[in-house]
Amino acid sequence: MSAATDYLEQVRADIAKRDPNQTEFLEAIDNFFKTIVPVLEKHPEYIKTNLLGRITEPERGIQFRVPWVNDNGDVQVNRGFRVQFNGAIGPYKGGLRFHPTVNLSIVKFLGFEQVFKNSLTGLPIGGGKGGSDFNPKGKSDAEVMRFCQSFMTELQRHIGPDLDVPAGDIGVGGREIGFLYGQYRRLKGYQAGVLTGKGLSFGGSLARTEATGFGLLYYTEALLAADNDDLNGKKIKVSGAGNVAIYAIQKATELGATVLTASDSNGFVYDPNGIDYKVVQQIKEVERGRISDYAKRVETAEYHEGSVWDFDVDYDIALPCATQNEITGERAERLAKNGAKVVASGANMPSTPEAVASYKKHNILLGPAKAANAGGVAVSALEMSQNSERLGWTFEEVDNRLKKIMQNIFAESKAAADEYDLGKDYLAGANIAGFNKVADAMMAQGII
Ligand SMILES: NC(=O)C1=CN([C@@H]2O[C@H](COP(=O)(O)OP(=O)(O)OC[C@H]3O[C@@H](n4cnc5c(N)ncnc54)[C@H](O)[C@@H]3O)[C@@H](O)[C@H]2O)C=CC1
Ligand SMILES: O=C(O)CCC(=O)C(=O)O
Repeated sequence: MSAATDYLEQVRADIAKRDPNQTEFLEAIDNFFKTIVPVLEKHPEYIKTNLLGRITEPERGIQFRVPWVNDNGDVQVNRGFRVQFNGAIGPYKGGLRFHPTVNLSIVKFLGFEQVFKNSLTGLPIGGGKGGSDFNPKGKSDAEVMRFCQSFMTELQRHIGPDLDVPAGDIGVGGREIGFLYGQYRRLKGYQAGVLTGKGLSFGGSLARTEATGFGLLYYTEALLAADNDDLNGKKIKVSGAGNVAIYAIQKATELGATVLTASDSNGFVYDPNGIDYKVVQQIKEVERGRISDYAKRVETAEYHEGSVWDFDVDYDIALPCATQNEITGERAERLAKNGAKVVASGANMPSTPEAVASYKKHNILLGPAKAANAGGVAVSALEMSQNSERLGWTFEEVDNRLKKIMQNIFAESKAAADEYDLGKDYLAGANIAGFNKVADAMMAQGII
């Protein structure tokens, strides 16, 4: 045991003592701590100043009541959250998730990951995350609007273009951001830079909708290129059928791969000829329907209930784009048997610790979420830049910048892995590269 491992164990024990029930948050901490031991060995000053004790405690957290009235006139109450995790390198930045499972543990795990992801983008943004246990599924537009208006009535006190800039995540897309922005503007006046993912007619950026999915494929391309390989002819399993999945399917197909699957929380579709992202987009984004409808429209597709990761088919690359912990240890073993060689994470923390161990055992390359899915928040930061200069860039301009940012994230993660002799452990590389910048900023700013 080194001083570094002793220290990390102590910090971990203190966190678990304070918040024993925050299982997702503790999982994110464990994934992170496993990889930064060599950095602490090189920088004893981080131990001396209890940097890890500080970096794992959010700077601020807000929990609030969100009352609203449904279409039947019944009064509903949901819980709202915003965790401002770390502002050392810029205003807090990160999405809002509306899903019945949202609680403080989930918001904290997402906020913690966001700190290092945002640092990796190379842009001046701190990390935050928020959301509510409100479920937009099955609600009318009017109900979603009333909920968003009530949510923003409280949140507006805590956000601002130089303070904290929320965006979308699961259950929060263009419709929700529009309602949230409208209520903010009503209460505080025009401030385009207070939210990102806005509509194009009121300050949104071209390519933000596509950014996380496109960025995931640019990252995957860079990871394959390091092994003299590319996406052409590859077979890919995608999970999810939302914002990230749809544009991941589009870009993967454009780059010559065949995407075999897409899924939602009920089941998945399999099409050996390749999933058509436009059909998924129509069903999920326009009609707000179920992925099972895909098989009713595309003859070559089959619909199956259950998880896409429990379905056996030969493929090369897994792109989990649904939610946390969707790939368990058992599913990772199955993924290895099916011949997959790469897992690039569109979703946040989609692999359990057992799954990550299984990838290592089978020499499967892992593109970790904080690197592979950073394209969304990167383009959000570009949206903030455009809002500040009151200009809008072309799609090509934003897309080119996104591609460079993703290539750079891979290069920096690889360089950090090389520096510490970690081989192709790009999870450790991303954690270290993301951590370095936040650590430098915190050390320079005193005990904060
Ligand atoms: N939207 C963004 O810009 C970014 C999103 N992410 C992450 O990507 C993932 C997907 O987010 P979005 O596509 O934005 O959300 P979305 O709401 O557009 O789509 C989510 C998809 O995942 C499925 N899903 C949700 N919970 C599930 C569950 N328990 N089991 C199986 N499927 C489930 C839904 O049916 C839907 O198809 C999340 O982990 C999110 O945190 C990461 C970076 C940026
Ligand atoms: O665009 C953003 O600010 C946030 C995106 C996000 O929530 C994420 O990266 O997980």
